[in-house]
Amino acid sequence: MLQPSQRKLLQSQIIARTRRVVIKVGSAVMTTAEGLNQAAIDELTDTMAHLLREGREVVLVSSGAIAAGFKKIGLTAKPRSIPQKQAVAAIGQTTLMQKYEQAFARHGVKVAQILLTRNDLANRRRYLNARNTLFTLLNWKVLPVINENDTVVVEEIQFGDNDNLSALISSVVQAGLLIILTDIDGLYDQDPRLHPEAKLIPLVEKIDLRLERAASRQPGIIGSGGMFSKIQAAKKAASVGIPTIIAHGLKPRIIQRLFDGAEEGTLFLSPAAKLSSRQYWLAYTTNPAGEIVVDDGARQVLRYQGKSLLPAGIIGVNGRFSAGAAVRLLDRGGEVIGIGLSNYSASDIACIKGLQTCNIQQSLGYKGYDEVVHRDNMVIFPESS
Ligand SMILES: Nc1ncnc2c1ncn2[C@@H]1O[C@H](COP(=O)(O)OP(=O)(O)O)[C@@H](O)[C@H]1O
Ligand SMILES: N[C@@H](CCC(=O)OP(=O)(O)O)C(=O)O
Repeated sequence: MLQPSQRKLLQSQIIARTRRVVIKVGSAVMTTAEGLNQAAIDELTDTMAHLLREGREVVLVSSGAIAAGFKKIGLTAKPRSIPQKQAVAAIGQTTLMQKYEQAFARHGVKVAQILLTRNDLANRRRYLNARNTLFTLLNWKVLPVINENDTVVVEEIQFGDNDNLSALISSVVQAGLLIILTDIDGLYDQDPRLHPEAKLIPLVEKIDLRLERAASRQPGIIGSGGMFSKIQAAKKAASVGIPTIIAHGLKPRIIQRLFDGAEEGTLFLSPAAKLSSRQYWLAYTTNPAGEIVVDDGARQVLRYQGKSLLPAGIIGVNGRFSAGAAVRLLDRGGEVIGIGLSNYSASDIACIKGLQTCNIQQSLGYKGYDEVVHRDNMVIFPESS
């Protein structure tokens, strides 16, 4: 097991190979009681411009639209109803971008706004399109500023919080590091609001259940996902080989100091074994439309032998979906073992489940594929610890 004393060296190696960084700034950093936090915006943009001058590329994922919007129209608290939240996000997003545009202009840096919903990235073609746009902007030395498209988003297509969105963006642009800035020093071993004796964890080698339990879902007054969504984001980034630092975004020159080697916040390492970006897309970006339940034998070969899913191993199908849809693969106990793209519709799977491959034709009157989910279109999750 790694000791916290090894952090300095590990961090310096990560920084040395990070040419491209994704920085996520939470509402808790971006806002004060009066509205957007101008001092924080100036400070953060100064240090991001410094990274650009060093030859690095920066992609910014910034919250703050809702907080800016409700304060701008004189509401005293974040609205609760969805239409009101969407309306204030529309009001606040322009202010947010205006502030970034002005702050980066002081350094001669141009910015571009990208607003995304989960659906934009769940479709592989749109995902690749978004990726091309991001790389074009980076080639042009324009700094992308990304936020969830709150104004049109509905629950089913919501990322829900910018932490998870920032992990996905890190995978899309193959960042060397994800930095999540919030209003607290990093991950504590317990929710520090309830346990004043809680201790900061400087280094995390692997996110386990104990850490997930430590991170509360309850955000601060203005935030959305709490520490829990930050841990989920770090876990997702790690699965694709990207380390994450969660740090205090209101500390002076925090970004620059992290790059200079300051041991601030919590560093989450990424294990050597990692998902390809296609597997990441399958695992975290698609919106599964249904479920296929597999028997114990299929569970074993999917999990440990890298095989495709054949009709013979299927014992059930839930939901209505067409061929090509993303589906969850469940074992008979209901545990999600993976996600894959189905070659057959739910109704066809109901007919061919349990059959030998040679009987597909007879059952359906046609035979498209031997496999219901091909290995190349599947990602299997590690067993829960
Ligand atoms: N184990 C924990 N360690 C650190 N912070 C925690 C923990 N559990 C809950 N939190 C809370 O999470 C908050 C940050 O989440 P959130 O309000 O969503 O911020 P942001 O707007 O930056 O996304 C902190 O203010 C802190 O009180
Ligand atoms: N998209 C929203 C922020 C959503 C969100 O994730 O907020 P936070 O948890 O503060 O990063 C906004 O711009 O207000």
